[in-house]
Amino acid sequence: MKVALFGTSADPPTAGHQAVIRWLSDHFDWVAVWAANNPLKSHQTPLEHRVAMLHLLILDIDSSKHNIGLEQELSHLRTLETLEKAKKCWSEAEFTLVVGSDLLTQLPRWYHIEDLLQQVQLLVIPRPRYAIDESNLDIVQKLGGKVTVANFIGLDVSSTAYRKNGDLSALTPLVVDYINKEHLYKCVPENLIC
Ligand SMILES: Nc1ncnc2c1ncn2[C@@H]1O[C@H](COP(=O)(O)OP(=O)(O)OP(=O)(O)O)[C@@H](O)[C@H]1O
Ligand SMILES: O=C(O)c1ccc[n+]([C@@H]2O[C@H](COP(=O)([O-])O)[C@@H](O)[C@H]2O)c1
Repeated sequence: MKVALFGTSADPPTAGHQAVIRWLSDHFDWVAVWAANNPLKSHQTPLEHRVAMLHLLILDIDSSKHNIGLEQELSHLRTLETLEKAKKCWSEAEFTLVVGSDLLTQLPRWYHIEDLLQQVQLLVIPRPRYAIDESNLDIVQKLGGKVTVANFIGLDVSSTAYRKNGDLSALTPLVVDYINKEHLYKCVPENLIC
C-alpha cells in the first residue's frame, strides 16, 4: 500500500493545496493530510481553525477513490515524529513524503532529516516561482533523499498571497466562508477591519 504524507501549516489552506491533494488522490492508495505547526515559521491563526479549514478544503474534493484522510493525529512539529505515528497506523505501507519545490531549500534544516529521508520516498511537486535547482536536489540526495519530481505543476497561489495581499483567488469558497464567519485574518487588505 502506497501512502502519501502531506502536511501543511494551512494558514489558510489554499486552492494550491487542494490541487496537490486531488493529484495525490489519483496517484496513491491513501493520501494522509494534516495541519501542523512549522517550527521554522510563525502562524497567524490557531491550529484548531486551520484544521477546520483543511477539513472544508478536503470535503470539497470530488475523489472517486475516496482515499483522502484528514489524519490530524499525525500532526507534529517534527515530521520524523509524524512518520513514527504513521508507521503505527499503516504497518505495511510504503510512505512518500510530499513537499512543494519551495521546501527543497528548507528540508536540510528539518529535525534529523537523514533519518527521515532514509525511511520515505520524497515526492517534490514543482511550484511556480520555485524552480527546481539541481544543486538543491543534489543536497537532498546527498542526505539520502530518494527523490522523484511529480509530472504535475502546482497552482501559482500561496497562503502568503492571501495573508499579505488579500488574494482571494488563492482560496476556495468554503474556506472564504469559514474565514468570514470566524472573523479570521482581520488584517488582510480584503477584510479591511484591522
Ligand atoms: N501551490 C502549490 N503548489 C505546490 N505545492 C504547494 C503549493 N502550495 C503549498 N504547497 C506545498 O504544500 C506544503 C504546505 O505548504 P504551506 O502550507 O506552507 O503553503 P504555502 O502557500 O507555501 O504557505 P505560506 O505562504 O504561508 O508559506 C509544502 O510542501 C508546500 O511546498
Ligand atoms: O520536521 C521538521 O523539522 C519540520 C520543519 C519544518 C516543517 N515541517 C513540516 O513540513 C510540513 C509543511 O510545513 P509548511 O509550514 O511548509 O506548511 C508540515 O507538516 C510541517 O510540520 C517539519
